[in-house]
Amino acid sequence: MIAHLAKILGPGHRGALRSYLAWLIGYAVLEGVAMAFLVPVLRAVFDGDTEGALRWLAVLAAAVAVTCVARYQQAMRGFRLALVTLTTLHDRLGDHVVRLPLGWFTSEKVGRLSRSATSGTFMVTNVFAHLLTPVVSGVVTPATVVAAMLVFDWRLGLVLVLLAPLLYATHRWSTTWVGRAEEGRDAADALAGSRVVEFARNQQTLRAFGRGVEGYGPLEDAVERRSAAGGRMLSETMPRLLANGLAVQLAFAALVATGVTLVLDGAIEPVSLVALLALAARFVGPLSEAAGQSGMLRMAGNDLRRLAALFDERPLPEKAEGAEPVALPRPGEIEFEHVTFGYGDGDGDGAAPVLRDVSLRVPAHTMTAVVGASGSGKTTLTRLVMRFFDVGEGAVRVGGTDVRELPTAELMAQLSLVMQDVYLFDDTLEGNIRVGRPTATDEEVREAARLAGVDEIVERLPDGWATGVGEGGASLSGGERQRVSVARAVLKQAPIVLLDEATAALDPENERYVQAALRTLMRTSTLVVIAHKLPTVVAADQILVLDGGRIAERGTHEELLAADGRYTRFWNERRRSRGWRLVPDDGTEAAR
Ligand SMILES: Nc1ncnc2c1ncn2[C@@H]1O[C@H](COP(=O)(O)OP(=O)(O)OP(=O)(O)O)[C@@H](O)[C@H]1O
Repeated sequence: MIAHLAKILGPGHRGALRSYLAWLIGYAVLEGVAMAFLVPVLRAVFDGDTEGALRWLAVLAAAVAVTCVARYQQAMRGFRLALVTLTTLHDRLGDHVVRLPLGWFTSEKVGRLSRSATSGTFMVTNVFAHLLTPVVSGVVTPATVVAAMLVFDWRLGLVLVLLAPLLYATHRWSTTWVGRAEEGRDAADALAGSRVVEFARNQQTLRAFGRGVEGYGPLEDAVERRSAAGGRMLSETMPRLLANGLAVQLAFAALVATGVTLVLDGAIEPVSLVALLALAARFVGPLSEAAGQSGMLRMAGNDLRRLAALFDERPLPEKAEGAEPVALPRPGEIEFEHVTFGYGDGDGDGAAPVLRDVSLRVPAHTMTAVVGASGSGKTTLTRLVMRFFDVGEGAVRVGGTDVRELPTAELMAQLSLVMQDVYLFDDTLEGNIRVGRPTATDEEVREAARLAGVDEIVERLPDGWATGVGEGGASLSGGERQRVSVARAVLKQAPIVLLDEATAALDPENERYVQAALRTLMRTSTLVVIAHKLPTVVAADQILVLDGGRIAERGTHEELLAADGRYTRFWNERRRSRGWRLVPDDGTEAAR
C-alpha cells in the first residue's frame, strides 16, 4: 500500500511521505512507551511509595507530552499529504492520461478512470486523514507494549508473543475476504454503471425496438449482479470482521486467565498483576481499533491499487520535453514502410494483424483515396498516421520523420481529422469551429464556415452563431455535424488532412459542401480520404485498394480500371449498390 501511495503522490512528495511515516511510527512507539510507564506508577502507588509514584508520574507526563508532539506532527503531515492529493492528483492523472495511446480510451477504461478520479481520490485523502494512523498504531503500539511486558514479566510477555501470530492470522483472514468481496462489488458496480450509461444513451434505438418499457436485459442483469455482490460483501465480511474483533478480546481474556493462574500459584503479586493488566488493556485498545478499521483500509487498498495501476499504464514513448522541435524534411508527406499492425494489448504486436506489410507513399499536396471492403483496415491506416497506436513492425513517417520521433503536439499540428464519429463540444457553433485554430480571426472562422456550408446552417438557427450545439452536437444532424468538422479542418490549415467520407451522414446538399471543401483543402494540404464517393475516387492522384489488411492494388482510377482487377470488380459492385453515385461538379446527381 505504501508503494501505491508513493506512486500516486509522485516523486516530488516521496520525502514528505517518508517523513510522515517516520513520525507516525515514532508516535505509535511513544504511545506504547507512555503506556508502559503506567506500570511503575501503579506499582509505586500500590506499594505506598509516594515519592516513587510522583517521580514515575513525572516521567509518564514527559512521555505523554512527547507523544502529543509526535501525534501533532504526524497528523499535520497526514493532512498536508491529504491536501496535496486533493489539489494535485487530478492534474497528475490528467498529465498522465494525455500521454497514453488514444487507442487506450475504451469505454471500460474511461469508466475505470472516472471512478478512480472520484472515489479513488477520496480514498487516498481518507487514508492519510483517518485510516493509516489507527492501523499503524494498532500494530506498532501493541508491539511496543509486548516488548515492555517482556521486561516487566516475561511469562505474561510470552503469552502476548504467542498470541500475536494468531491475532495476525485472524486479521489477514478477515481482511483478505473483505478485499476479495470488495473487488467483486467494484467490478459489478463498474458494469452496472456502464450499462446505465448505455441504457440512457441508446434510448432511441431501444425504443425503436420496443425495449424502452419492458426493460433492458443487460441493465437488469447488471443491477441484479450488483445487488448480489453487495449482499455477498455484507454477508461474507461482517462475520469475519466480528470474528477479528472477538479474537482480540479472547487474547485479552487468555492473558487475564494466565495472570490469575500465576497469582494463585504465588508466582506474581496481585498488585503487580493489576498494574500489568492495566498495561495489557492498553494493548487491546489500539488493536481493537485497528481491527475495526482494517476492513475499510483493505477497501481503500484496492482503490489505491487501481489508481496506482493507472499510473502504470505505459504512455507512448515520446521525445523528452523541451527537446529541439523536429525540422521535418518533407512536410506534408506520409509514408508507411513495411507496416504490420494488430490490435491487442495496444502496442501493435498483439493479436492477428489487421494491416500486413503495408508500404505506401502519399506525396505532399496530393490526394490519396483509400477504398476497400468493410473491415479491410482503412480506418486503422489513418489511426496509425495519428499514432493512436505504435506499429508492431515497420515505420510510419509523417513529413519524412517517424511518428515515434515526433512529440504529440508536433504530430497533431501536422494533421486535421474529419472522421465519421464527429464529436462536437457543448459550445456554440463558432466555438466548435474555432477548436480548429483558437487564434484564428473572426473573419477566418466565418470563411471556413462558409466553405463548409456552416453559414447556411447558422441562418436557420434561432441564435445564429451563438446557438449552442448541445452535448456531442446533439442538436445538429449527422451531416451538419460533419460540415462543422470540415470547417474545423479548413480553419486549421494543417499540412495533412485525414478524412472519412461518412456515407450515412451525407445527403446531396451536405455532399456538395464537403466536395467543395475538399477542393479547397486540396490546394493547401495533402489529403488522405477513406472514399465512398465516386468524384473523390476519380479525382484522387492515387487510389489504394485495401483487401484483408494488404494493399491489393494501387494507381489512378484509369490505371486501375485498365488493369481490370479487384478495383474494377469493386467499382462495378459499388456502382450497382447505392454506395457510390455519379455526381458531376455542379453537385446535381446524374446517375446511381
Ligand atoms: N479498436 C479495435 N480493437 C480491435 N480490433 C479492431 C479495432 N478497430 C478495428 N478493429 C478490427 O480491425 C479490422 C479493420 O478495421 P477498420 O476499422 O480499420 O476497417 P475499415 O476498412 O475502416 O472498415 P469500415 O469501412 O467498416 O469502417 C476489423 O477486423 C476490425 O474488427
